[in-house]
Amino acid sequence: MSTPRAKTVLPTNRPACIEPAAAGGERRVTRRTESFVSRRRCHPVAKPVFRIVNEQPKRLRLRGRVLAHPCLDLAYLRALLAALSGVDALRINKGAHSVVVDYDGRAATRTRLLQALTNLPADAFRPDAVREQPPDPFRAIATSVLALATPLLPLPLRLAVSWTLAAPTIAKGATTLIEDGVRVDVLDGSAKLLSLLRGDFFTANAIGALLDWGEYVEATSEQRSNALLQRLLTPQTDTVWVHRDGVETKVPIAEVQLGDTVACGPGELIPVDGRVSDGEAAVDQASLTGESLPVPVTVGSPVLSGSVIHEGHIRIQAEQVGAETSMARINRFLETALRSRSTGETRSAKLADKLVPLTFATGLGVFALTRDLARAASVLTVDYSCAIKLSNPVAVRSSLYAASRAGVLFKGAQALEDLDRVDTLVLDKTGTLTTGDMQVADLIPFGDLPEDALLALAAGAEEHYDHPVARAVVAEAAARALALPPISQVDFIVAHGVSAYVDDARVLVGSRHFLEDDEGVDCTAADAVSSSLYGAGKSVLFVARAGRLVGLIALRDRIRPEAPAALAALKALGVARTVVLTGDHRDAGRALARALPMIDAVHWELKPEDKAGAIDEIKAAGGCVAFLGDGVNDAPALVSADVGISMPNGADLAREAAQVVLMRPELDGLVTAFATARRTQAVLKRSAVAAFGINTATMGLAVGGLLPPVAAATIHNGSTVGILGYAALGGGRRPRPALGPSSTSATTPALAASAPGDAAGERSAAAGSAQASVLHFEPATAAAAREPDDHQPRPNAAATEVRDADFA
Ligand SMILES: Nc1ncnc2c1ncn2[C@@H]1O[C@H](COP(=O)(O)OP(=O)(O)OP(=O)(O)O)[C@@H](O)[C@H]1O
Ligand SMILES: [Zn+2]
Repeated sequence: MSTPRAKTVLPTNRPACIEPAAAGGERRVTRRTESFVSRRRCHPVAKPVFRIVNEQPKRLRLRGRVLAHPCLDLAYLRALLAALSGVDALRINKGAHSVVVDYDGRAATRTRLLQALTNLPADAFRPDAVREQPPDPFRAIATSVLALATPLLPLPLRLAVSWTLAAPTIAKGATTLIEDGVRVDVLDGSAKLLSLLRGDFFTANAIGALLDWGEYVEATSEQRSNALLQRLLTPQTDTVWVHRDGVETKVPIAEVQLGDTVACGPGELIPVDGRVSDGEAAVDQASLTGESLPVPVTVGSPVLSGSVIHEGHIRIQAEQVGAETSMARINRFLETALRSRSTGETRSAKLADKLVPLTFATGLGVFALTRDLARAASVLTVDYSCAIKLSNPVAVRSSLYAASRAGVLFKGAQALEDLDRVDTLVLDKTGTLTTGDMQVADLIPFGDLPEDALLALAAGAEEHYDHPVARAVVAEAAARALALPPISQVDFIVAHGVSAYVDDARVLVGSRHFLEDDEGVDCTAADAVSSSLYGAGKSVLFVARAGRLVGLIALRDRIRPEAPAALAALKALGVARTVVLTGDHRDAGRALARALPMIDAVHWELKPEDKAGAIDEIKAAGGCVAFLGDGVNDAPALVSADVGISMPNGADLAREAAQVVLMRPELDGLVTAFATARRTQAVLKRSAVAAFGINTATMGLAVGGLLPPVAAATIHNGSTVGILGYAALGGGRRPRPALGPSSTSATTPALAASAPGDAAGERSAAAGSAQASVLHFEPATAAAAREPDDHQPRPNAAATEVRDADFA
């Protein structure tokens, strides 16, 4: 913790037009020092004690004194708990030291919840988060009072006060002129100087006061970003595999110690900084270095926490562990999010900069022609850049903040801007449109294998795989208290399944395509039973031992209850097409399409590269694509899409590849993300139009000699503050997912419940296309491209028609 966190909130490109005077600068430094000092006085409670005071099947009420700890960042705690999968809602009452959690009632969730509470990360305790004072309007008020009092002061005092107040601005303007050329400081300095030279002290002081108010508004918006910092991103990995005394054990990340050996496999986030001690892998370091190609590592290579294993397995000797590395990651995310400027922002800032010399030249020209100092001063008070340059980051940050409060993290301004252009939403199925919380529905052994033995075999192979399918199988085995067989040489084949050795026999668990086409296992014996399972909307795993099919495992998944309403809301937000890409079987894809008529197209049995390819096709046809996925195999698609969005319980790689991260699995977050992006761009557009309009009008009046300098300055600064306020409020309005009443009345469509009576007919209809078939796919047309400001529901007749033809 060598760097005080407050560092990250200092804006990188402090807008020149309201550069704080020397005093303001000093105040900032003091604030930083204070927070640093108090941080050191804050003692985090690493293992707080919680007592369960009330327990119901799906609700826990706990009491813990730590909740009243003065440094505890409640927002962080809330985010931490809300990010646990299975947690539905929570209420923290600081005064009563109590927290009430509604969850899914599963024992695993309960355990994770208790673990999270009793192992609070050091990050949860942040003195600066709590103590930071709101910006102080004192200076602005004082200079305003002085400005208003100016005419009343006796002349010598008036002179002294006015020149003292103006000196820093004038000096700053002069330095800027010499060092950087004509910038906004130069306008401010010369407007003040001209007013003083004319003996118009009131105007000079009024301009100063207006500038101070501008600074106050900016500091307020800065503080909002600070609050944003506290909330963003909660730890993503809570447990890691540690290799000790020849065995791998899963331990909470907080228990990893220096010198421990950590084992990581595909899709996993490397939790420590260290060196590879065993194995080989391709490591994705995009989030650290910006390098998008995976880097190969082998024994002896250094690896950094925050990188993600793309392929392969490695063991890492930990050299840096704990809060330091994870904090570094969090800080990095925050800094990128808040400092990154979008291309649009850069463009308008450049334009605004170009207008400054123009204003300056106009002022000089007016003076040369009219010899009227007042007129020239009026012109110089007008500058376009303030409102435009400031309203942009203010609106964006407020939006990022508001969105994060609603559980949506944007990786920065560019993500907001890009998402606003999106007209086609592509989703995968498992874990996004469905809960991904799969359950084993049926065990169908072939031959003499008992059900439990079939399950144990599969669970043994799946044990270390973080995939919804694997979790379901392992959980069922655990529920039946089965002993898993010892396995060796485990191989995870993304989008296919698992292969492992049990007692010298090779066991395969996975899709039919994997066993039949890739591994040559004859699966025809399963034809009848598998098609009835698919017909019932279930997913089917095939299990083989020693080259022979030994059984099927049917899995049940549920469509998210809010899915129909969310898809409808997205249509209303201008998402013209919704396309589903799934790795699952054709019939599973079709069952989904029937259950969710809002879906325009479904592609099935896709491998990860195919998903990326399908997205490229849509893009090539002129569509602007957002992809929502979870899971490691979605990374290529996330990268291919114009905007990648990942679910909170997705594999780590998916998160790293995404520009938007949903902190809660509900699809409301997706609606929030789109609504935020649309609204932010609309706010930006209106702010820019207002700034150009008002300033141009003021400039015209000033040139015509119709506005005295103080009036020009008031209009200019007043409108700037007004536009900033609009940007802050408009951008920061808490997004409210526009899910209509249908979201509450909609029953949760179980995939199984939507089993069609005409399944056989459907299958024969698509019998021609064997693999990677496409149910219906029509590239987004150019006509679907939308104006960024057009938020009207878009009639989607063509797609609906084709859909009807396909699905009826
Ligand atoms: N760990 C695994 N164990 C067994 N089978 C697996 C495993 N991983 C993938 N499969 C099989 O491969 C298929 C495709 O997997 P993939 O992960 O691409 O799809 P998915 O994530 O289940 O579906 P979607 O892409 O719609 O989210 C699965 O339907 C399953 O049959
Ligand atoms: Zn294959």
